[in-house]
Amino acid sequence: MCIKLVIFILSDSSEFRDNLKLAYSAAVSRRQQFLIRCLGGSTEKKNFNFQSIRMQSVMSSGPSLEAESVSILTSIIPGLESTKHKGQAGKIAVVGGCREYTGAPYFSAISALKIGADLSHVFCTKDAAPVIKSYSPELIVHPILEESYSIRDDEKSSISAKVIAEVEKWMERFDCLVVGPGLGRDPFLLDCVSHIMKHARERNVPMVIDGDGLYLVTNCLDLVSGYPLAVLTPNVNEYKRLVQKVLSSEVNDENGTDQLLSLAKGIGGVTILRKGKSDFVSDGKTACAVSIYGSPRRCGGQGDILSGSVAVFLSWARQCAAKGEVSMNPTILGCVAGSALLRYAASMAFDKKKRSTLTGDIIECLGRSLQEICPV
Ligand SMILES: NC(=O)C1=CN([C@@H]2O[C@H](COP(=O)(O)OP(=O)(O)OC[C@H]3O[C@@H](n4cnc5c(N)ncnc54)[C@H](O)[C@@H]3O)[C@@H](O)[C@H]2O)[C@@H](O)CC1
Ligand SMILES: Nc1ncnc2c1ncn2[C@@H]1O[C@H](COP(=O)(O)OP(=O)(O)OP(=O)(O)O)[C@@H](O)[C@H]1O
Ligand SMILES: [Mg+2]
Repeated sequence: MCIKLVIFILSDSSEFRDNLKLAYSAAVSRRQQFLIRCLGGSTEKKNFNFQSIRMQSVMSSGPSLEAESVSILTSIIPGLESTKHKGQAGKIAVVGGCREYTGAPYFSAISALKIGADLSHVFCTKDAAPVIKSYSPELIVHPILEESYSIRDDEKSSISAKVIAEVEKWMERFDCLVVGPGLGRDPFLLDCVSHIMKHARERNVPMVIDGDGLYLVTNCLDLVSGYPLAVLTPNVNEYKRLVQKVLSSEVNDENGTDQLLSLAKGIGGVTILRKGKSDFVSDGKTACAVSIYGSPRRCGGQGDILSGSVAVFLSWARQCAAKGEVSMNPTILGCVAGSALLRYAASMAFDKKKRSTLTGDIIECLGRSLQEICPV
C-alpha cells in the first residue's frame, strides 16, 4: 500500500496526470484521482480543504487521515474466503422507520448489505414495515415498534415490554446497531428505543446513532455517555443541538477541532463524526478529518448511507482489532472508512447523473467504488 501511495503522490503533476489518462482505463484513473484527493493533492475536479491541514497539525497522536483513509479502508475490509460462513462479514440492525420516514432506514440497511455485510435487519413501526419490505426482499424487517397514535394508554407498558423482549431476542446476534434513521419523534416510541439502547449497551453491542436517535440522545445523554462503542453522526443541525446541550455554547468553527474534542470528551469518550463539507471525527482523545471531494448534490439520505457504512466498517475494524491487526480505535477507523467510501461513491454517482443524482444512485455506486478502491 505504501508503494501505491508514493506513486500517487508523484501523480499529482499535470504532466503525469495527462500520461495517466492515456495509459489507464477510466476506472483506474478514477481510483488514482481518489487517492490524490486523499493525499490532499489537487485534481482537476477540486477541492483541497485547508481546514483539514490545520486539523492534522493540532492532532497530538492522530494519524494524517487525509493520506490514510484509503489504506484504512483496504486494511479493514475482510477477504472473501470460501471458508467463511454467513454472518461472519457482519450482521447489522437498523432501529428506525415510522409512518413518515421509510426511506432513511432502507438506505441505511441496504447500504450495509451492498458494502458487504451478510445480514441486515430493520426494526421499525408496523406501518412502515410493509413499505420497507416492498423496497427490498434482502432486508429482514421486524414490524415491532409502535407510535402513541396507534395504541391506548393502558396498553403502553405491556406493549413496551413486548417490543423490548422481541429486540432483546436478536440483540446478541448483531455486530452493530444503527439507531435513528427515520425513527420519528413519538415519545412512546423513543422511550421503547431508549430501553433497546440500554440493552445493547449492557451487551457491548456498538451503536451508530443518527437522525432522530440523536434527538433522543441529546435529550438523554446518559444513554451513551461513557460508552466507547457509541458513534454519533450529527449533521449541521444535530451537531448544533449537541453542542448547546453538552457544552452550553454555540458552534465555533474558528476553533472547531477543540470544540469537537471537548464535545466527545464531554460525552465520556464517545466517537463523533461531524458531517459537512469535510467530515470531522473525534473520540475525545484524537481528531481527524476526511475531506475527499464527494458530490455537490445535497439530496436527503446521504447521511443514512453513511450510518449503514460506518456500522459495517466499525464491525470489521473491531474484528481486525481483536486479531491485533490494527491499533487505532475501531470506532474512528469505521467513521473514516465510511466517510471516505460515501464520498467516493457520491462523486462517482455525480459524474454519471449530475443534477439528477439521488441517494439511490449513490447506493448503486457503492459496489463499484469498493471494487476500485479494494479490488477482489
Ligand atoms: N427519505 C427519508 O425517509 C429520509 C428521512 N430522513 C429522516 O428525517 C428525520 C429528520 O432528519 P433531518 O435531517 O431532516 O433533521 P434535521 O433536524 O437535521 O433537519 C431539520 C431541518 O433542518 C434543515 N437542514 C438539514 N440540513 C441542513 C443544513 N446542512 N443546513 C441548514 N439546514 C439544514 C432541514 O431541511 C430540515 O428542515 C430523521 O429521522 C432522518 O433520518 C433523512 O435521513 C432524509 C431521508
Ligand atoms: N457541504 C458539503 N460538501 C461535501 N460533502 C458534504 C457536505 N455536506 C455534507 N456532505 C457529505 O454528505 C454526507 C451526509 O451529510 P449530511 O449533512 O447531508 O447528513 P444528513 O443531513 O444527516 O443526511 P440525511 O439526509 O441522510 O439525514 C456527509 O458524510 C458528508 O460527507
Ligand atoms: Mg440525517
